Amino acid sequence: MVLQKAKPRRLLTISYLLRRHLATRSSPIKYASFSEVLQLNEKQFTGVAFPLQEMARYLTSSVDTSSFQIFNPNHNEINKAEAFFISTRWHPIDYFTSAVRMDHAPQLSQPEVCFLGRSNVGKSSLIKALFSLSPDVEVRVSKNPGHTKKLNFFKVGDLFTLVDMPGYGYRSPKDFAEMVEPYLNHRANLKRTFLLVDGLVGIQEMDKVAIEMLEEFGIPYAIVLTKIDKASKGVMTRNVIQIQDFVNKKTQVCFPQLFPVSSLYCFGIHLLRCFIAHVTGNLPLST
Ligand SMILES: Nc1nc2c(ncn2[C@@H]2O[C@H](COP(=O)(O)OP(=O)(O)OP(=O)(O)O)[C@@H](O)[C@H]2O)c(=O)[nH]1
Ligand SMILES: [Mg+2]
Repeated sequence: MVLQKAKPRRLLTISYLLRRHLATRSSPIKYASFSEVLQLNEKQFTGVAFPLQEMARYLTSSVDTSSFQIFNPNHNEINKAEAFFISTRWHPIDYFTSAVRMDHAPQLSQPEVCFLGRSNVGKSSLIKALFSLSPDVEVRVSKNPGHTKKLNFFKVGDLFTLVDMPGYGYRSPKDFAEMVEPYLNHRANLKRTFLLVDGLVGIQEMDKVAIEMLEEFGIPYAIVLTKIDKASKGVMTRNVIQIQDFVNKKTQVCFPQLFPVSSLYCFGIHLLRCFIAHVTGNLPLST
């Protein structure tokens, strides 16, 4: 019997099913779920769930840590927020579309948050970690800077949208400014911008340019410190003190509390899910 050649459409379906299968099979990140974090002892729990509070233990009393717990949800609120990041038939989470110009951006009325930062700082990885309880959602990350070339929209049911952006700096798309600035300035449903800063090196000159722009246009933003698993305690605390000081003295529209994260180990991810649910108006807090 002669086997018939598979039709291209069928091949596409097979490759799609295979990718889906592999995505579901890949082991979820340890501590992706808050219930796993709750099993840890107190010190480990604080390190994973509230990394900034854990760092406060290593700071001398001369450092002002008053802004470290401004956003301090309880366990119940963290659990509620987590449920929003789990894709179901009734609450599907998925990549929606991409845009290379503001006028190509989808008309969505639901609240939106976006992720901005230098190329390779970990924007796409952070979105992947936020969606780690929904492994079918495909978020592309790469060790090569300049990987994300478009504004990528991910819909979280009809509750809110996360927008992954190209990075600035090394190998950023040449039309970066024309793509990103109009989006930040004119997106009516944009509720918060997350500015990602590399936890190993702290705020760089290019980050200062981005901060100046956000400040000048009065776009509310919060600073996320990435890759904290890679930095030693000494480097981390130095960078935290430096950035916290910079935020207190030089910024007006920056949220005063930093969000340190590791997307590989899910440190700080539960708190960030909760903050996103809150700023998009989906989670009123008790305090
Ligand atoms: N150790 C560690 N590596 C990370 C973390 N987050 C991202 N990375 C790595 O950093 C590299 C860049 O990650 P991406 O998420 O693609 O970075 P990006 O900011 O989206 O980069 P562009 O799209 O090029 O702007 C990848 O090799 C990631 O595995 C983290 O929390 N810890
Ligand atoms: Mg990217």
